[in-house]
Parts: sequence; C-alpha cells; structure tokens
Amino acid sequence: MSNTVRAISPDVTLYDKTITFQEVSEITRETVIYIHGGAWNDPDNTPNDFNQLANVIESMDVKSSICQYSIEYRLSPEITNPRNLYDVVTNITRLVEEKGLTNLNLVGHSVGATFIWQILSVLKDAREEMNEVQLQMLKLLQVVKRVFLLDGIYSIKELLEEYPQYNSFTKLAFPEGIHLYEEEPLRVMKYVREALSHFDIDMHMVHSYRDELLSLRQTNSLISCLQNHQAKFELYLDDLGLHNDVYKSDKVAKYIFDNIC
Ligand SMILES: N[C@@H](CC(=O)c1ccccc1NC=O)C(=O)O
Repeated sequence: MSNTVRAISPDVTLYDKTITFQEVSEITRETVIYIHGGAWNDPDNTPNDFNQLANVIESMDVKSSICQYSIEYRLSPEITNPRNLYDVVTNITRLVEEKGLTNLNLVGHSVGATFIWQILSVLKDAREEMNEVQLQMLKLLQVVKRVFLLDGIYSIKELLEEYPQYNSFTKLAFPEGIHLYEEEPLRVMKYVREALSHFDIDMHMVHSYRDELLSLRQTNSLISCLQNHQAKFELYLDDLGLHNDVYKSDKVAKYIFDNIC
C-alpha cells in the first residue's frame, strides 16, 4: 500500500452511518459486518443494501447468537483509492473495539469484496513499512474467521480488458491510473494465501449466473490464481439474480447463515 497517501482527514461522522441490523449480548456470538458496493462512486449503494438479507439471517438465528452491522465509506471522486478502503478499515476497527467483537464474518458485495481482498493482501508489505491503517488491517485479521466475497472485483486490469467502458468509474477511484491498485491477484496471491493460512480464515467466493454487470471472469480468474497457490476456498455459484439482487438474495442469506453457525 502506498505510504505517500495524501493527508485527508478522516470523516469521523462516517462511523455514525454504521447500521446495526442485529445485536445480541451472547458471549459466544458470531458477528457479520457488511460492506456495500457501488463501483467506488454510486450514492445509491449504501450500508442499507443488506437490510433484507440481514433480516432473513436474523429470522434463521433462533439461538440469537449473531450480531450484524453494515459500515459506510466515502465515495470517489472526492475520495480515491486507498482512502475509500481506509474508511472501511477504520470504521470496522472502531466497531470491533467499541463492541468488543470477535469471530468476524466480513461480507462484501462487488467493490465491497474488493476492499476485503485488499485487506487480505496486507502482508504484501513488511510490517515495518506499514502505515497506521495497514497495521489496523493486520490487527483485524486476527479476529476475522470468514470472508464472503459476493460478485466481486479483484483484478482491475482484467475488468477493463473485459469492460473498457468501466473506465468511467475506475478513473474516479484511480485518477492517477490503475497501476496504483497494488492488489492485482497475480501480484499478491502468495500473501493472501499466507494470511488465510496464518489467521485461519475461510474464504467463500459467491457469484450469480445472472449477474449482468460482472461475468464469471473475475471470479474464475481469482479461482485459477487460488488454485495455482493451492489455497483453500469454497465456491457457491447459483442463479442469485442480477448484480444488485445478490446482496438481497435469500439464497445468499442461507449460504452465509449455514456457513457461520
Ligand atoms: N451503480 C454503479 C455501477 C456499479 O455499481 C457497477 C457496475 C459494474 C460492475 C460493478 C459495479 N459495482 C461494483 O461495486 C455506477 O453507476 O457507477
């Protein structure tokens, strides 16, 4: 991660936009933290995207053992990579510290999955070279148990090869060029595999056959990279609706619930 990030003050009000879908006092609880998509820039995608899915999980949680939160981050072009990601990390870190959360299940949709991928890549930098937020990522990984990557973007290079028109939004998040995206899978896979193994994190890849905005290429390309590094992961492919149906899908809710309890 670049350490020469322009000094932009964190938006402390952002944390107030965190949504609590479900909270339990059980000590042995599982915590789900949702990270929405929206191509780094779309104000129509918000933490509330997961409201329907969280309600289904709560209805299945008869033992009341699950907490569910959804966090916000600032959007491009005002905020560019990696500061969108830094907002995600600082808000999750504050939530974990204030609530004493453990057993984290991170659920990211689309670019929300990209942020989780970037967090999993943190070992690409030596600890002594890490900035404050990267050290927060390292600390978070100690309490992350599972990640669920829903119809995600992982290779921006391949995204633009397949969809050149998506430069319309990647240029907003990466105004100085996508070469500043330091987490291309081919470059960081060995570090992600190390993180998954060292922190004992289960990775779940999910993609809808009916996603009209992202084909299976992103998921299949990442799977190929995971296989080349003999990384452990689980895959769930199904008709989960269109791109913006996936984070509302009852099937996805059941898949997450079945894999966290
Ligand atoms: N609604 C977004 C588009 C969008 O979200 C998107 C489009 C193609 C592939 C992925 C997308 N979102 C990822 O977070 C926009 O209008 O910029």
